[in-house]
Amino acid sequence: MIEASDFYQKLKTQLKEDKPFVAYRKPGENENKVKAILQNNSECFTVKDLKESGFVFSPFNPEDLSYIIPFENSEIFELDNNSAEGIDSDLYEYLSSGTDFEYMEEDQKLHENLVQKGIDRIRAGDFKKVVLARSERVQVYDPDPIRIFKKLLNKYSQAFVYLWFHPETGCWLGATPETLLKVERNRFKTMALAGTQLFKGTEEVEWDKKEVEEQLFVTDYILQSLDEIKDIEAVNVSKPYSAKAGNLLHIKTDITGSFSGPEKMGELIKTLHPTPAVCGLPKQKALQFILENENQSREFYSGYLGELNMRSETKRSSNTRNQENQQFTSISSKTELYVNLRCMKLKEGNARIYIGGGITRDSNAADEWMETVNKSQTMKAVLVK
Ligand SMILES: C=C(O[C@@H]1C=C(C(=O)O)C=C[C@H]1O)C(=O)O
Repeated sequence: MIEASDFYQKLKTQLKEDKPFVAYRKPGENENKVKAILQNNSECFTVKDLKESGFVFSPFNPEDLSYIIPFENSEIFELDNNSAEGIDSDLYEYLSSGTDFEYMEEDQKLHENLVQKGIDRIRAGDFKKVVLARSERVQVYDPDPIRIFKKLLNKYSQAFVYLWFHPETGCWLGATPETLLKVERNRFKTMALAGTQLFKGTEEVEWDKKEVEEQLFVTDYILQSLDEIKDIEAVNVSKPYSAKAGNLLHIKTDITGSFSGPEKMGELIKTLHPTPAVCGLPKQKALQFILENENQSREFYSGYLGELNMRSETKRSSNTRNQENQQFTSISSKTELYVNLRCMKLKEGNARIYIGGGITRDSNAADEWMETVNKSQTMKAVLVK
């Protein structure tokens, strides 16, 4: 088992040598492990057919290149017992201490105009939903990516927290609440996540019609897409419920099912990404609107990242009497992909934070601005002193 200081030293060396790596922790209590995948050369690997095996980093625009750190070209380290301290208490204080938004007047105007344009196009019948995003440059108090990563780990135990570096993409960090797809053997899991309000101490909250409808669009789209893929079976859908993510609450529906064989997975990923949680409905029209109208390129924000076709070994003990205590190992392939939200790109001592929100016909531009301000706190909370 590796010591924490050696673990982080390895990341530092990798950064200095300009070689690709990723460090991450999965959400949940049983996932108290920080993993690092360090590419052992400087080659640039990209994804061709999603049959590759490695850690992928995919952009929002499905036409753009997806990068991968292949497992076979890497060293993998795991750090145990990372202290996942309680989250959010100081974040909540930070939020209520009142932030000065005045300097963002220009940004606000720009974003509200964009949102209004989206609303107008929805009301004109061009599409039903579009997710519109902006980016914000934040001067960073301490620009060391490894220290920021540690802060994210401490703050957000329920998120997928990562630090990704690649010479072709630069340095990205995030703490995302959203799973794109998990696959193990022939079982898969995904989720519909949308609708946002500030967390004020309880998950027992009311949701207004606009948020409920916006989230339902996502669930319906996912179910319809699954329906269109041959050989997908036994789809289970949970009731929508409130789920906490940092200082926010979202509406979430869990969706699980199975398919005939692993070759379906690539098709499933391509159908799901980008979901209406980050793009809109119908997908192509919303995507086109985003690409033509947003005031920045999203790059990897609202793309996806995670383990693709990772071989995993499960040790099981046999209970048969005459084979007492016998263990056998079954090997399977696992995929675990997350949507790249609540993220930032670090560059020359500055962070660029990306934030967006879903727009429907009942949206209000000023409220949507506030929603992005609230969402930006997830990253800002680890950048301020
Ligand atoms: C687009 C973002 O988040 C997505 C949009 C949400 C919304 O519109 O309410 C909620 C959760 C995410 O699916 C983001 O965080 O930038």
